[in-house]
Amino acid sequence: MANKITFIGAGNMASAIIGGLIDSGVAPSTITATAPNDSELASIKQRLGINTDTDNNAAVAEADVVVLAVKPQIMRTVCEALRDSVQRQRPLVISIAAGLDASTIDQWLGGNNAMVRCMPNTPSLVGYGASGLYANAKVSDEQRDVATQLMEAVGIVEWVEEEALLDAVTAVSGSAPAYFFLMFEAMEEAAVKLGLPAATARRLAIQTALGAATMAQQSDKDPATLKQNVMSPGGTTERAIQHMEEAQLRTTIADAMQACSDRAQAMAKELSGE
Ligand SMILES: NC(=O)C1=CN([C@@H]2O[C@H](COP(=O)(O)OP(=O)(O)OC[C@H]3O[C@@H](n4cnc5c(N)ncnc54)[C@H](O)[C@@H]3O)[C@@H](O)[C@H]2O)C=CC1
Ligand SMILES: O=C(O)[C@@H]1CCC=N1
Repeated sequence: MANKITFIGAGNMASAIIGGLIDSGVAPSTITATAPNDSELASIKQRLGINTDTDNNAAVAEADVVVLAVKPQIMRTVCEALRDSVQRQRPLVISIAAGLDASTIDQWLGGNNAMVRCMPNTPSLVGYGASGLYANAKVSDEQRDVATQLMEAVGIVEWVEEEALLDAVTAVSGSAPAYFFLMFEAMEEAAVKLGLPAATARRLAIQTALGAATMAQQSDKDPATLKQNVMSPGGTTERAIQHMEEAQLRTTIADAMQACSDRAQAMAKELSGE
C-alpha cells in the first residue's frame, strides 16, 4: 500500500474504508482524514488512531493517495480549494462520490491528474461492499493496485474499462442494497398477513437472503440452476416463481435498473454544471 493516504471527508464511507484498511494491516499513522469540525474528527481519531486535520490543503500536502469522500453537492467547492495543493503534490485521486465524472473532478482539481472513480455501496460499512472502479489514462498499474487494495479492504472490486459502465455498476450494486431491503420489507409484510409475527418473519427472510447469497457465491452452479433445485415439480416454490414470472418481475427489475442508470447519467450532467 502507498505511504500516505488522505481522506477528504470523514463520514460513513470514509470511516468504513479506513476501518477496513486498519483491519487489513495498514498502519493508522499513514492515514489522515479531514472534516470541517474537530468534534466529528475527535471520535474517528479516538476510535481508529489515525491523523486528523480540519485543513484539507495541509492534509493533502504529503499524500500519495487522496480519497474524495464528501457529498457530491459540495465536491466542486472542495476540489477547487484543493487545486493548488493537488497540482503541487500530484497524488493518485480516488473519488467515491456518486454521479460525478472523473474528468469533471479532474478539471476542478486543475487537470492532468491520475484519477480513479469508484462506485461503492453501503454494505462496505460491514465489510461486504461491492465496488466498481474506473481509471483514467494517467493512472499507472501500480496506482490501480493501490485503488484495488483500498476498496478490497471493505469488499470486492470489479474494474470497468469505460467510465459510462459505472452507471451500470450503480444499477447492479451501488443502488442495489435498497432493492434487497425492499424485498425484505415486502416479504415481512406478506408473512405477517400469513400469520407470522413481524420479528420472526424478518429474521427468517434476512437469514434466507444471506443463505441464498452465500450458496450462489460458493456454488459452481449458476443462479438459474440453484433456483431450479429449490423447485420440486408441482410443489410450492414452482407456484411462487410462476407467479413472479407472470407478474413480469424480471421486466420490473430491468426497468428499474434502466431508470437508475438514466438517473446516474442525468446527475452527472447536473452536478458538472452542463
Ligand atoms: N454508492 C453508494 O451507495 C454510496 C456512495 N457514497 C458516496 O460517498 C461519499 C460520502 O458519503 P457518506 O460517507 O455517506 O457521507 P457523510 O455525510 O457520512 O460524510 C461526508 C463527510 O464529509 C465531511 N465534509 C463536509 N464538508 C467538508 C469539507 N469542506 N472538507 C472536508 N470534509 C467535509 C463531513 O464532515 C463528513 O465527514 C458521497 O459522495 C456519496 O455519494 C456514499 C455512500 C454510499
Ligand atoms: O442513490 C444515490 O444517488 C446513491 C448512489 C448509489 C447509491 N446511492
